[in-house]
Amino acid sequence: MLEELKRQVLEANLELPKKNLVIYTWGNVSAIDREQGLVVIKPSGVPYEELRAEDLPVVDLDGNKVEGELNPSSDTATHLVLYKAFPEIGGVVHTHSPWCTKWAQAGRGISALGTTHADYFYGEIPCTRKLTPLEIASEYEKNTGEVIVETFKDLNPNFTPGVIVNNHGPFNWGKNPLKAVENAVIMEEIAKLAYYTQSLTPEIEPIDDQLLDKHFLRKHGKNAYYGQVQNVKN
Ligand SMILES: O=C(CO)[C@@H](O)[C@H](O)COP(=O)(O)O
Repeated sequence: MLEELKRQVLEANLELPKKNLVIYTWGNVSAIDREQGLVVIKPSGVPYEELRAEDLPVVDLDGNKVEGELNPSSDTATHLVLYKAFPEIGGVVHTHSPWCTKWAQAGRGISALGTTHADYFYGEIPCTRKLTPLEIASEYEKNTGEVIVETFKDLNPNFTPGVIVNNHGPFNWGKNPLKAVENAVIMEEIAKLAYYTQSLTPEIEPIDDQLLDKHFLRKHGKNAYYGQVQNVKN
């Protein structure tokens, strides 16, 4: 079942240690088949070097396992909330990458301070509110997804393909699992740049809206023109 999607999910998961976003088993990537309403996701607690495409669990959008021996990622419920709320995404990634996790532990979003940020994220990368004790005690992973969706009530997830989850770490998404990982790699670099920029100039202001528009909109959306336009992806 879903052999090609499993191959893509394996490849995307293996990118995480290669790009220094994870150590040990600290992260997971999934992808969705929208027609069938099925999600392929990394199994929980399995080291990356032991992953095999044929072992990847398949779950439905209610979280029921429909194929595979191994337990799906402990973050599965968060991924499922995101697939249901953001209909255009095809892949989700969660890591504890060190620069984004610093912002998460500080409970801070990442302002758009320069064109490196603006090339990929249309404005601030938001940080969620903290979960309440009740939200942590009951359906924690589902509530993590819900608080992300709440944070995006006035934001376009295709133009801001990632979030900092307060006290926790980053989640990213994209049109497919490799694109989601690419967004995670870029967000990690942006988190590092922003940390040093704000250390140099603590009162720094975000870049002008005009510069933000110029850099983001030439690469994304219906009027994109950067590079070989047909290859530009959100
Ligand atoms: O946040 C956590 C654990 O606190 C997870 O993101 C793990 O880092 C990965 O969990 P599995 O996907 O292996 O269940």
